[in-house]
Amino acid sequence: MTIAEVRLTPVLVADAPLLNVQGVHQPYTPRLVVEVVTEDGVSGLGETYGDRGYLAAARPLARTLRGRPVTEVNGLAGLAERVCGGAADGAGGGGLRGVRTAGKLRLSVVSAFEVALLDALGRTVGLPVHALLGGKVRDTVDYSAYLFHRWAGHPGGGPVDDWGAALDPAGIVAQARRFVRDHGFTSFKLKGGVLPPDREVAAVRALAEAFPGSPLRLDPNGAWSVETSLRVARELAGVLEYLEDPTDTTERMARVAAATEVPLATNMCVTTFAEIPEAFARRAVAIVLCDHHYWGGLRNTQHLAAICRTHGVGVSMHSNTHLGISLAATTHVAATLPGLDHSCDTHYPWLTEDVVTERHVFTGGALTVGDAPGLGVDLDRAALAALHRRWLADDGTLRDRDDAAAMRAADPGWAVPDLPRW
Ligand SMILES: O=C([O-])C(=O)C[C@H](O)[C@@H](O)C(=O)[O-]
Ligand SMILES: [Mg+2]
Repeated sequence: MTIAEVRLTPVLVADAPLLNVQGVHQPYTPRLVVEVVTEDGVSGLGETYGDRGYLAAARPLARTLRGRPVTEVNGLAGLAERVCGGAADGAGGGGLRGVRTAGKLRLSVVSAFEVALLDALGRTVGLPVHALLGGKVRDTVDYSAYLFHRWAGHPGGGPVDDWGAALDPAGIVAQARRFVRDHGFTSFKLKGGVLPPDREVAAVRALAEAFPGSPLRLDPNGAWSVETSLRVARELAGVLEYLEDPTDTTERMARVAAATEVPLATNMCVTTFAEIPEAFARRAVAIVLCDHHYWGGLRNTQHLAAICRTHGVGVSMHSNTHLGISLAATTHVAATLPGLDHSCDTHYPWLTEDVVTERHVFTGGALTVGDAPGLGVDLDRAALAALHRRWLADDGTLRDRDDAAAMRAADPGWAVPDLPRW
């Protein structure tokens, strides 16, 4: 069970022209695949954000792990603190990922190594990752359809898909119907912050009409003022399951939360343990959307869930563009959380490329929690090599996710809007 080798493979993955408050998704998005190989030849897989800062922090950690046992999961964060350096830059993603600290960047790297160690350990002892985390409490994990306003194609060229544009309520409902047809989703999240709030309210109303009784969320990534957030909350009261990051600081979220019955969720103002005390004391959020990358892995996700339970705060899962390795990891940890009352986010259905040999398949909007050893996914080495070649061939333009830069291909004067935008 000794680690003989750690392989880091940065990749660029085709993405769709999805719009958000910052701009538009780049045609290709960076991810980092981590593979830990033991002296017995067992491989474990992990995955995290791939922007340059994560890669720079991952390299020394990978070197340090050689010769250590795969069971040293609890020591990873301390090791990373010693060897990864204290840089917070190169984290990519603009303002979409909440606070940007060196510690959070490090934990995002640690998460990939933690998952890879658990995968290798599970494969060695013949147990699924959820069993290593204490065992599953459900056999399936529900996911929600992640709807976006979008263009038909990337403004500067890039991969083409057959979704077409969705820039009004009818387009969003059509997109949702395709998600239901292809994956069976029964709840829907609309990415907001793109169009003036009234038009996004209209899209949510159209969804409510098309899918009566289905849980609906709206997430403008902090684009609105307190007043706008409260107006939207009034207009969509009784329609929304929750409103996600309507405004952009704990202080403003607390003011909104105090004046509406609509529950507020976040993956922006609570993304680290350090942000919990103030946010929970001020009752700023009712649901924390965990992203196991930000929080430092699957065991920290369980710790977060326990803290949320203690404070009567709900928990669910956030997603950024990710591959099948991270989707497997999310599914394993989600299966172990007793209080998971909301379906998890995933960008996965938008992806046309993956590095695992078999794509995940949603049935009724859910994934089955596998019992195969480890994560239960295998690396498609040819696919990984092809996506890595794309990363090598890039001149550096796409190696950090920058939705505002991608937007400038359509609108040369575009800058990330000052928040609140509306
Ligand atoms: O729930 C969220 O805030 C996200 O998923 C953040 C993402 O970066 C999303 O806005 C996106 O990919 O455009
Ligand atoms: Mg969000």
